[in-house]
Amino acid sequence: MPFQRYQRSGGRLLHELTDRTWPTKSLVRAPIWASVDLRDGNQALSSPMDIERKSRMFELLVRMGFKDIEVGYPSASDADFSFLRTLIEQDRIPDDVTISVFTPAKPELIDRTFEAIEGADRAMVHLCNATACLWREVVFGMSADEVQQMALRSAEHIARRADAVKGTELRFEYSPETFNVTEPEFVLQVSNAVTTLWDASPDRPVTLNLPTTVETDSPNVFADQVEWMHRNLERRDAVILSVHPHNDRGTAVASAELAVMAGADRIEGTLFGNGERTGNVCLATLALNLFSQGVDPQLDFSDIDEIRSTVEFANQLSVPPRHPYGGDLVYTAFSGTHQDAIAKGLAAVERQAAEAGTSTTEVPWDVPYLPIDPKDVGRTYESVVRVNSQSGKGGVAHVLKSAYGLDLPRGMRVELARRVQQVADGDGVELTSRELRAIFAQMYLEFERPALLLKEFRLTEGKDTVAVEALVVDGDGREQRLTGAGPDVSAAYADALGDGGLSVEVTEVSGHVLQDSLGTRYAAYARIVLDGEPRYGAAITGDAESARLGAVTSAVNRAHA
Ligand SMILES: CC(=O)SCCNC(=O)CCNC(=O)[C@H](O)C(C)(C)COP(=O)(O)OP(=O)(O)OC[C@H]1O[C@@H](n2cnc3c(N)ncnc32)[C@H](O)[C@@H]1OP(=O)(O)O
Ligand SMILES: CC(C)C(=O)C(=O)O
Ligand SMILES: [Mg+2]
Repeated sequence: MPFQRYQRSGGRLLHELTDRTWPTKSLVRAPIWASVDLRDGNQALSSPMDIERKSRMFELLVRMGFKDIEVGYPSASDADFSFLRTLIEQDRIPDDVTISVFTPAKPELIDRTFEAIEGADRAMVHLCNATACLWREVVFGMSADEVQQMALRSAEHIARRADAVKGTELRFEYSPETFNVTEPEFVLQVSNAVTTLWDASPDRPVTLNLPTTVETDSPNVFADQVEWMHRNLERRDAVILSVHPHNDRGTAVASAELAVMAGADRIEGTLFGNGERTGNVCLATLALNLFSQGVDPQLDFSDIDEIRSTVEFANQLSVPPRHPYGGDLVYTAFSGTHQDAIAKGLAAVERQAAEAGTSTTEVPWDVPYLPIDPKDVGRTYESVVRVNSQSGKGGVAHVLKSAYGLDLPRGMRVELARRVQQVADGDGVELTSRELRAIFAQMYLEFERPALLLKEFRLTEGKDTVAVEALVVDGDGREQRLTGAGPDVSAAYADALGDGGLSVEVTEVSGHVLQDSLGTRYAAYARIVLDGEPRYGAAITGDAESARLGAVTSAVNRAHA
């Protein structure tokens, strides 16, 4: 690999800013969120959004609670211009939302931008030009001073146009594009010059947006750059300090989080991180990271699947299955030990809620391997644990319990999981809850040629004992009437089976009510020792007694299966 072709970038402040404060800060409140899905996200699509796709995205952003929405680059295309006109003319911008429109530093494009926002109640005009040396020399063919003059001429043009606008509350944003690779003193000088020209004041602040247009350095370097700007900016109280991370190194989320610790007030990004190359920073990840730490994210992600499907429709790009918080597989555990831990954690939360006499949403969330409760973003528990050849008893038991209400005893879980693993290994695929239920039924409920069939029984309750009279049929179709007695029904039945020549000891019986599509039934599970060998059996019937006897019968049949 020709690594010598590449040079270190940025990072100068890393050696100079020795008294940085951001490492000791933490995130305690949500920043101002600004969505750039409709501009930066849109400009990165092979098929940019039409009006229908833009509308669906805009309405979603409004519903989620975004107050700051960049709706497009209206001087660049008719689609962006028309969309903006539609929003304004159809009065579709809520009173608490400010739309923002992007313009490069070109007078004719600035004029067209002002035409586009005519009649809006509020709008932010966003001016941008690159400031870094490579762009100055290669893209513009200008000196640093000429680039600063280009920014100032455009800022002045915008201020002049704004003075002539009636009835629209106007705000300004300036982005020194390529901020992260620009000499700090130069970018500070241009930023101060623009905010001064726009006369930024605390009651009419200017948004200064610092992009990592192409992310080049580790997030600590960006944090130093932001802290240095935060400390050295003139009119800091009249500036909303914003950041706009891209994800070229895959660290946009970390860059944004550290930037807020370093003094940024606002973050520009997109839902699920669509954007040029590797994307803009993902606002869903940032907001839900805060949520998972007990901080109000100020955005509504309670139906993340609906958000995702609208974003996928608008962008015509799919969200990968492992994408934080929103991917298909992010609340799913396949591996046995994770499934076991999740099932135990969920049960502990339920127990804690029951003990406190409250609902599970009222007790702290503390479940191994799940940073947030999937239900809080509209996902279900059923999708949490899925079973394949990597799964163990915990996962199998969890799926049968959550999907079918079957609460198997531990030993039976082990036996069933062994069989499930054989099937999963053989097929090499994931098993659905239906398939698991079918394996359970094949093992314990359905016997093609049962060695023992309990046809009828009658119980007589004594003071300390129960007596049973049972009509059973053996594997050859022979009927036998047996009697027995014991401290409970299953012991009495074992005693009766002994009467018929079967030496059965019942060592464990459990059961529970089962509510399913067939109504209220009873499930029972039994462990017996037959001819010195332990066996498990189960039965599901209309009442507790027949289920318990059925479970013992099933265990006998397992011995002959
Ligand atoms: C980092 C960002 O995301 S910035 C936003 C980028 N977004 C987009 O580019 C999407 C929409 N863009 C477009 O539709 C087109 O590029 C247009 C309509 C804006 C301009 O098209 P054209 O006039 O054909 O120019 P083209 O895109 O080929 O080249 C860009 C020109 O603008 C200049 N330029 C680039 N950025 C800026 C800027 N911020 N301000 C002023 N001029 C700029 C370039 O130097 C180049 O100038 P040149 O023609 O003198 O060499
Ligand atoms: C326009 C600016 C903010 C931008 O999108 C970038 O630099 O990435
Ligand atoms: Mg960008």
